[in-house]
Amino acid sequence: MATGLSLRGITKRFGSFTAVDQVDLDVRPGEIHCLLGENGAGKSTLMNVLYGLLPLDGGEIVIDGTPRTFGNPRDAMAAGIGMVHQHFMLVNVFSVTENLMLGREGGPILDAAGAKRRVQELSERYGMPVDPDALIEDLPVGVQQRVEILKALANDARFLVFDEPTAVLTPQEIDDLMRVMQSLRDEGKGIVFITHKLREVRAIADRITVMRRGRIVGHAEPGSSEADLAELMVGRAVDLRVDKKPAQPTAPRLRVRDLRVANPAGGIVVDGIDFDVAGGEILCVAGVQGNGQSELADALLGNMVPLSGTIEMDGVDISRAKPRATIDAGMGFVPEDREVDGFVSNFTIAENLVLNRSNQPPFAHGMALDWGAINRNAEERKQEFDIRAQSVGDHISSLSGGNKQKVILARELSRPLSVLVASQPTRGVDVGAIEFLHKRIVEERDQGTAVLLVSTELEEVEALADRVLVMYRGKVVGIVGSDTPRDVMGLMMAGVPYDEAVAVAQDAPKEETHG
Ligand SMILES: Nc1ncnc2c1ncn2[C@@H]1O[C@H](COP(=O)(O)OP(=O)(O)OP(=O)(O)O)[C@@H](O)[C@H]1O
Repeated sequence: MATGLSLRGITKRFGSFTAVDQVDLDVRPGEIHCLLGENGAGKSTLMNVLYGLLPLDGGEIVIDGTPRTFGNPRDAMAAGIGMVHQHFMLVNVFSVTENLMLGREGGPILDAAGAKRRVQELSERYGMPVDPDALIEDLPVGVQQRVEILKALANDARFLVFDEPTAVLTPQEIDDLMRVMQSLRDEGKGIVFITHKLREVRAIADRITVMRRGRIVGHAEPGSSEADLAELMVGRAVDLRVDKKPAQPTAPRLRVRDLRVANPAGGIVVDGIDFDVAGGEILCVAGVQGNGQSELADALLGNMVPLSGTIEMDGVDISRAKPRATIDAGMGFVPEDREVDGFVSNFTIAENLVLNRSNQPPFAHGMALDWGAINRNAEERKQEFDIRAQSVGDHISSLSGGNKQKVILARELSRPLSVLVASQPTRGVDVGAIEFLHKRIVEERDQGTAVLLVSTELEEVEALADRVLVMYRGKVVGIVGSDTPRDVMGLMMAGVPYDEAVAVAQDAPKEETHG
């Protein structure tokens, strides 16, 4: 009897739209099977069918030669399938152990001591250190993800689906996760790994399957180059590096002086920061996540009120302005967490595309909305940004993750701006869309906008930055050129000042780092 998981002829429709069209996919025990594909290709839908989250319209799921039907995730878990979601399904105010007790497919575990031992045993076995008594809300994202993995393992999952698990992780956390995935594979688990980061695919894949528009379009050899993988994904050659001329900076358009911001618990998270961003330049804020970058962006928009210091946009003090006022004054804003701050999920795509201008002509005249203008704008943006949607009248919640991100960028880049503040602008978007979005951000710069870009992706920083501001524990470690070597940048991200970092890097043996 064949062991393993087979998806045969899986079809999934939403209304008249076929999101997954007769897909065959095998997952063998002891392999990492990478599933690639452009935004909206149907990867998550296929996996949601496998995990019992969506009913299938055709085809079958076969485990160890036996066809199975899953009405819900509990059925899938009972059959040995686990899924690690990008937005974790954990209860924040519960401890690690309590979350594991809740997550049992056979009903809750009632023996707390036994559950705690199980956490310790699994976390040791797979090299995933976790404090069983810690509350989820106190844990960094990477550790919360470990808890999700432990939950699946506690259910004796034999097949594990990781749907874009690295999108929200720091480079160090990504390295840790890769090691965990490899040890799970070596223990005989079958893994499906969805990612848009081709370097990760090259590092870890045993097999690679590529989807496009709901179908499997091919398989690639594990050693394939990033360029070949990109071409197979989007169906054309992709420029993995944006071609950009040197910046022509004008006068500063964003001026920040001695800015201090506290988090809700009162801790100082931005600690006396000074910088300028000129019109016509891209200043990238680099740093390990959690060093004050998010709060800096929120304070610039007006989402957080600074304790002290000033923020000026085109000479006007906006330090205490509300978001609506900074947006109206010409700030474009791409939030770090699109699901929380990026859009209104029960609004349509068309409505979300004008959220920042819904009270202004041509979209509103007085109190009346002009639906003709709103819909025309939506059709144009859909075309221009290649937003894969059936209709601009659909709720934005029906879009795939990468297409939601494209809606936000399309909205923010479609009006004259003084300043663009963009956090992780290409999170979750495919390589083809990254090529386009990077070009658009550079065009925005070349039109004279001051661009502040927060990114934890060193490759993105290298591709886009004219200057790089490195943040560590709420302070500026230094502002350096974008040609600064990666190892020097890495040391600065750990708080080492530039001169010292250069001296240390010169003495250290060279090593490849994850971007
Ligand atoms: N609940 C839904 N209702 C209508 N359409 C949907 C629904 N869920 C997904 N779709 C559509 O199905 C298609 C496939 O989406 P899916 O999320 O599977 O793509 P994906 O390959 O995972 O993309 P990404 O890389 O952007 O995450 C998309 O066109 C999406 O708009």
